[in-house]
Parts: sequence; structure tokens; C-alpha cells
Amino acid sequence: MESFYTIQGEGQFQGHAAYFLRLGGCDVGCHWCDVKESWPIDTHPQVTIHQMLEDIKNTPTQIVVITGGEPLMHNLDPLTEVLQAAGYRTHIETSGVGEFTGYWDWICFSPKKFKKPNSEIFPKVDELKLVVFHPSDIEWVQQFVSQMPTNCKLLVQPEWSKRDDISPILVDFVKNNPQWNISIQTHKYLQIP
Ligand SMILES: C[S@@+](CC[C@H](N)C(=O)[O-])C[C@H]1O[C@@H](n2cnc3c(N)ncnc32)[C@H](O)[C@@H]1O
Ligand SMILES: Nc1nc2[nH]cc(C(=O)O)c2c(=O)[nH]1
Ligand code: SF4
Ligand SMILES: [Mg+2]
Repeated sequence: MESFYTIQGEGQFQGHAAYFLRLGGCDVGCHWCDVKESWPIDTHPQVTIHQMLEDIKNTPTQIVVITGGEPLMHNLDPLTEVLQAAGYRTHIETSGVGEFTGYWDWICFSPKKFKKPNSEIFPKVDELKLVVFHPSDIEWVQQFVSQMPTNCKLLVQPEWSKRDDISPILVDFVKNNPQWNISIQTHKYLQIP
């Protein structure tokens, strides 16, 4: 759908320069999704892997983040193989819905109530990033926590439109549950892509 070189705004790599590849297509249907224009799978420009690599090479990035849309709607083996062979770190942002493919240096799993994730991804997750729209979402996510690897980072991120109400709740939650960290969408505060 689009590609851009920016600062990773969220999660454990927040603050790191990263090149983003946003792939079209998502059928998860989160009502608060901040990129609904990504949902159609076949209305976006087609770009070859070769062209993506050429564009990435024009930046000094070390990290390529593959997001969407739901990137696992595509077979990501060929793209991630090429990126790793060229020396880039491959990171994914995913709801975990769809067949698990790709070779990854960092997997951000952001489970959604609206569609069940494929449990194949669970043992590979590096960070679980829960978007909190309602305080009850924190109870809901516990079903996944016990299935994550022991060193998995646990993050709560306020849903953007609810941030004024939800952020203070997340501050209290993390103070009482210090194994969790807060992730905020810093790129939106910085007004960058
Ligand atoms: C647009 S999604 C694309 C990747 C994948 N479909 C997913 O949901 O993980 C990228 C990240 O933004 C988060 N996100 C989407 N809409 C949001 C919102 N309104 N507020 C906070 N985070 C949001 C998602 O949970 C995910 O972690
Ligand atoms: N700067 C920036 N950081 C991000 N981290 C995850 C994003 C995403 O939409 O997947 C995102 C994004 O869209 N922009
Ligand atoms: S899974 Fe990701 S891209 Fe799809 S609707 Fe939800 S937040 Fe948006
Ligand atoms: Mg985003």
C-alpha cells in the first residue's frame, strides 16, 4: 500500500529509525483501526520485491518493519528472505490472523477480539502489544499471556481515540503489574508517519 522511512513509534523498538512496508489487505475488522484504507487487498499499487529493496537501500535503515493491513494475508517467505540476505533486520506487526510465514528478527503480536489468531505464532512472539479500547480488554488478553515465551515483552497501548480516558488506567495497571510496560503511539505526538 505504501512505504516510508520513519521512527518506530510503538513497542520495544520505539525511537529506532525503521523503514516501513505497509502491505494491503486486512479482514480482521477492528472498528478503531487507524489504517482502514489498508483493508482492500487488490486496490493498492503492486511493487516488486526488487523495487522494495532498491528503495530501502536508498536509506541508511537497519530495520524493515512489515505491517499493513494484516501482513500475514501474504506469504512473506520470499520478501523476508531477500531482506535478511541483504543484511536488514526484519520486524513484523501482526494480529496473528492467517498462516504464519516469513523469517523474523522481531515479532510484534497484537491480538484482536474480532478474529482469533493462529496459535502457530505463539512460541515465536517477541512482544505482545495489546491495544486497550476498554479496560476489560486487559482481562481478555490474559488467555494469550500464558502461551507466550517466557522472555516475551508485555505491552499495553491506549487506543488512540480513547487515550485521555485509558492512559491513566494503564498507568495504574503497570504500577500494579510491573511485568507489563506502556507503549504509546509516539509518532502521532511527533506528527510523523
Ligand atoms: C494498523 S496495525 C497493522 C498490523 C496488524 N494488522 C495488527 O493489527 O497488528 C499496526 C499496529 O497499530 C495498532 N493500532 C491500530 N489502530 C490503533 C489505534 N486506533 N490505536 C492504537 N493502536 C492501534 C495495531 O494494534 C497494531 O499493533
Ligand atoms: N512511526 C510509526 N510507527 C509504527 N509502529 C507501528 C506502526 C504500524 O502502523 O504498524 C507504525 C506507524 O504507522 N508509524
Ligand atoms: S488487524 Fe490491524 S490492520 Fe486489521 S483492522 Fe485490526 S488494526 Fe487494522
Ligand atoms: Mg500505524
